[in-house]
Amino acid sequence: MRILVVGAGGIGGYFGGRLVEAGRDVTFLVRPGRAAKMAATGLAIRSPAGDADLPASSAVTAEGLATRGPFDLVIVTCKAYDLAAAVEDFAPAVGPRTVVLPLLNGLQHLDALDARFGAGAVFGGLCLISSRRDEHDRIVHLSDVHRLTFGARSPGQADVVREVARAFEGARFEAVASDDVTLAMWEKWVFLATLAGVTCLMRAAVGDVVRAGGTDLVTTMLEEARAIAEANGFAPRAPFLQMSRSRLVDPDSTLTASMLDDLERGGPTEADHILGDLLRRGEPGRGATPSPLRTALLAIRAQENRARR
Ligand SMILES: NC(=O)C1=CN([C@@H]2O[C@H](COP(=O)(O)OP(=O)(O)OC[C@H]3O[C@@H](n4cnc5c(N)ncnc54)[C@H](OP(=O)(O)O)[C@@H]3O)[C@@H](O)[C@H]2O)C=CC1
Ligand SMILES: CC(C)(CO)C(=O)C(=O)O
Repeated sequence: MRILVVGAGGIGGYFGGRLVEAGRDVTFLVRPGRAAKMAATGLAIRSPAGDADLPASSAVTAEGLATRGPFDLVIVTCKAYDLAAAVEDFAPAVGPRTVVLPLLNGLQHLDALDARFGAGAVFGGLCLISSRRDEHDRIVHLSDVHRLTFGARSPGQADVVREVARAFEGARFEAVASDDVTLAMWEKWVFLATLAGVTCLMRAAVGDVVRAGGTDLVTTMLEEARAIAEANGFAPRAPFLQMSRSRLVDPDSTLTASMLDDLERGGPTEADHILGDLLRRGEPGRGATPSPLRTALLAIRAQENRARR
């Protein structure tokens, strides 16, 4: 299976690198700056699951992709705010039998991918991991969780799910083929919207907020996000909610959302994709009230405006 990984940042570098390590046929689509660095230093992963130093593996820029023909699987790992440009860049790699597997947080990207490639070509996907690119361009995996969940969004995709599962077999991450990937994506979204909302609004880890007396803020945001998911027909399952609650109100937790890193760097964030889109899917009129999630969205937008200014 010829695999194209779009982006070699926190998650693309990690999961793509693990596939290279397992001997799969992987090409990275990267932008020129990253291409030069990868050519010079290869791809390094630092992880509690085991480090990897991969040689200058096959990386191409958009220009070089045109002659490569269609790939079997395209794993999309850019940020939501880069998606439109990335789609144009990787479109030449998508042929009539190509499967596109996005791992972005949220759900809005599915609309853009469906519109461009047809819903039949687009899988559902998400990942549970904390990985970042450090100042030496190494991929640093920050916990022992590295789960990639994927699955069919329509019955016609079931056979291909098995092929993709075989391609992931033996790679050093937990690959989960989900029977209800859209629900799994909603659940992750509910968790992440709460985590991003709380940690970006308070500019602190969840444990810091809880120890400051903010448990009610966390649980109110979680309930707001949960209710929107339920109103859209994707009520999170009880074990998932239990796990989310216990992680989000843990006074010792140093967990923050990757969105807080973006905010603190003064760069763009995925706030509109994660919080704005969720709120738009809430009950009509609800977005007009200053709910906790909306307050967080406004705080992040204001900081983005300030950084741009
Ligand atoms: N990091 C994490 O722990 C997790 C992240 N996620 C989600 O995964 C997605 C990606 O996040 P993350 O990996 O952290 O982001 P990063 O910023 O670390 O990586 C994104 C990569 O995409 C690249 N990229 C952007 N546009 C293009 C393009 N046109 N062609 C090729 N490459 C491109 C960027 O390139 P360049 O280097 O040139 O900027 C960058 O290397 C987000 O939706 C995030 O919410 C989900 C779970 C956990
Ligand atoms: C919640 C977490 C850390 C898990 O993967 C994440 O997706 C993010 O911070 O972007």
